Amino acid sequence: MQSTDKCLEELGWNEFFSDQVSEADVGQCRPVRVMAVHRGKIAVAGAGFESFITPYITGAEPGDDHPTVGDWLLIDRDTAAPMRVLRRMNLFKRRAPGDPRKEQMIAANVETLFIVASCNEDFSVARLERYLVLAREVGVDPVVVLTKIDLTDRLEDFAAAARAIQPGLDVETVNGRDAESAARLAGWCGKGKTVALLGSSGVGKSTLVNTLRGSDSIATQPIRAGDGTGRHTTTVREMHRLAQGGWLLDTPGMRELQLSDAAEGIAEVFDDFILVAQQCRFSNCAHGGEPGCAVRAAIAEGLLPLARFDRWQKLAAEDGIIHARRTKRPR
Ligand SMILES: Nc1nc2c(ncn2[C@@H]2O[C@H](COP(=O)(O)OP(=O)(O)OP(=O)(O)O)[C@@H](O)[C@H]2O)c(=O)[nH]1
Ligand SMILES: [Zn+2]
Repeated sequence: MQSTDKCLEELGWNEFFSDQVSEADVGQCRPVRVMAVHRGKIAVAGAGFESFITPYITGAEPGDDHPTVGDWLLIDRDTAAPMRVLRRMNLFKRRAPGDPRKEQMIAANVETLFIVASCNEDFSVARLERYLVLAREVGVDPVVVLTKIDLTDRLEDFAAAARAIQPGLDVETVNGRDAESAARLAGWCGKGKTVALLGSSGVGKSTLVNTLRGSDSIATQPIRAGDGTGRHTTTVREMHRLAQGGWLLDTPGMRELQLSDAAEGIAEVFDDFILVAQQCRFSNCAHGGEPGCAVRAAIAEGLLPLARFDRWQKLAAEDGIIHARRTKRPR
């Protein structure tokens, strides 16, 4: 199928999706994007088409994909019944609360992940690294967005700490309440582009969303005095239209995202350590004081930072524990 339909392109349609649609499909189905998920219903939009439809695909097996926010879906032209979820560019998911073996889908087909952190006592390199691992694992381009620059006189320190995490990492600094300042992010928010936000409570995600949308439709709450954190103010699960023509996915589930099976993401974000570890005498070196450990040697020589080593080990251990828990069979 040709990917020239303007209306679809504005919704994020591109060759990755059009390549999956045959001429026969086009005769019977229309592609639509899942704009919102409600209980038992999804809101979809296509070329000159908007509707609330059932999310259930007739004849789907239990293990089959079912639609989540951001998905592209083929629906029957006549009945609007969902026929098939198109293969995703990427998918955010999390372990289901209460059952670590089950997964819940959060959002699909995101081009850019804004990893939001504020320039105050809440700023944490460990947390940024964790979100970065997640971005690498999911396969979405990360941009670190540092907010509240109007409240600090140490902006360069915060920015330098973020940039030091990975060479080439995009780091932008904004006052989320100011449209001119937030315009730095416009490049990622253009027509048909989909972005998502990740960041802890109170860092200014909703504020940023409102500014980028050019409206004030998500309620923001004043920060709690004293502890530098805010309360959750976002409750809907949907795509928001941005003033620049892009789409923003801001769902509550994104906030509880945790690492799972993230070995590859960890290896990417900590590739400086992975590279040196290849020189360790033992291929399964745990870098805990074994003879011939290149990682320990590099730390001792001041070539690798000990604090970053500790964060790497902690993330790897956590991922290992989660992985073990997930793969353990129920008795
Ligand atoms: N001065 C200043 N205040 C900001 C900035 N960004 C956000 N705030 C304020 O910080 C508080 C928290 O912002 P929110 O946008 O609600 O934070 P959030 O990340 O969406 O929080 P949750 O919904 O709890 O996840 C609000 O009072 C905002 O007005 C900024 O860049 N500068
Ligand atoms: Zn070692």
